[in-house]
Amino acid sequence: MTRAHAPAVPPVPFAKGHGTGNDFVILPDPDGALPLTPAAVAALCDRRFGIGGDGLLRVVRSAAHPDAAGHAAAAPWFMDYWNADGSHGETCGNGVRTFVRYLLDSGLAGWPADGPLPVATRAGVVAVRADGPDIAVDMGRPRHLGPAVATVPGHTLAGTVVDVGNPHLVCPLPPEVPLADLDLRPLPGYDPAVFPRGANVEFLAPAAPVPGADVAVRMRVYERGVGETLSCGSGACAVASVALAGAGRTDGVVAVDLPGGRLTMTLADGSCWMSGPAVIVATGTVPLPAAPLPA
Ligand SMILES: N[C@@H](CCC[C@H](N)C(=O)O)C(=O)O
Repeated sequence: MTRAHAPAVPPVPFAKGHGTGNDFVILPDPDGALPLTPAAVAALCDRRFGIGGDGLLRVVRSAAHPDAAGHAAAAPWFMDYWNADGSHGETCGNGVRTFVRYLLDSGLAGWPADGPLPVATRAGVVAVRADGPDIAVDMGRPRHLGPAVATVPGHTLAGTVVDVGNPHLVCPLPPEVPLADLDLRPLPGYDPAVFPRGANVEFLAPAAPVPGADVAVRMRVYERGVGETLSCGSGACAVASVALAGAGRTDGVVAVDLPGGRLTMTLADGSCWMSGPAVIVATGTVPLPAAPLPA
């Protein structure tokens, strides 16, 4: 069956980038003029029929977007983040780092001489800085909100509810459950009363010691609105915070190894700085998919 579509608007510029394999379609739209819809986002993020991505980052001036206009004085640029299914997430750690790489590469922004670069998100303004060749973002101190349980095929796992601006459920694995064996194809089960807006669900296991890190862990994640991804920055903040708590600490450096690479987390002084690579891999133009016409 074919679906009727309104005519697509003329091709628009895009870029494709990723942070530790968490990949994004990037749409520059400084004036907030693109008629972006959930259906268009899902079509662009489709890995077979679109460009493909875990999410989409619209690059828009804060002053030009109703969700960020209040931040315009503090942060000129707004990361309008969308999950691959067309839903919004409040924030995205790898997304912010990739967003800033795009701002730098495209010349839309440079590093301020006097401090970090502020970026507006739906969870507030975050500070971003260079870390050698990498990009680091302060996601703010994760808040632990109590215990909860996740279910995956064959396992019921105890965890901690963590707020990083977006919702997370972090489950340290018991020694008899190998991280690699978890089946993360279906959505993990959790109590919808605890997570009325859904949850990103992380699983962590110890890793071999890493020089310079107080704690080292491995993690996998099932992201809300996406599925299993190779990396999740806000999830790595939540995991680092829970891993430190498990070691009897609140502050320290945590090496988090994800399927897409390593993120280095530094928790101190009310901050959670997350550092790692962020790259732009392609640019081009794409017709913006139009919304299907009503049946
Ligand atoms: N991959 C992101 C998180 C993206 C948002 C998440 N799926 C949600 O819905 O909260 C990250 O790097 O933080």
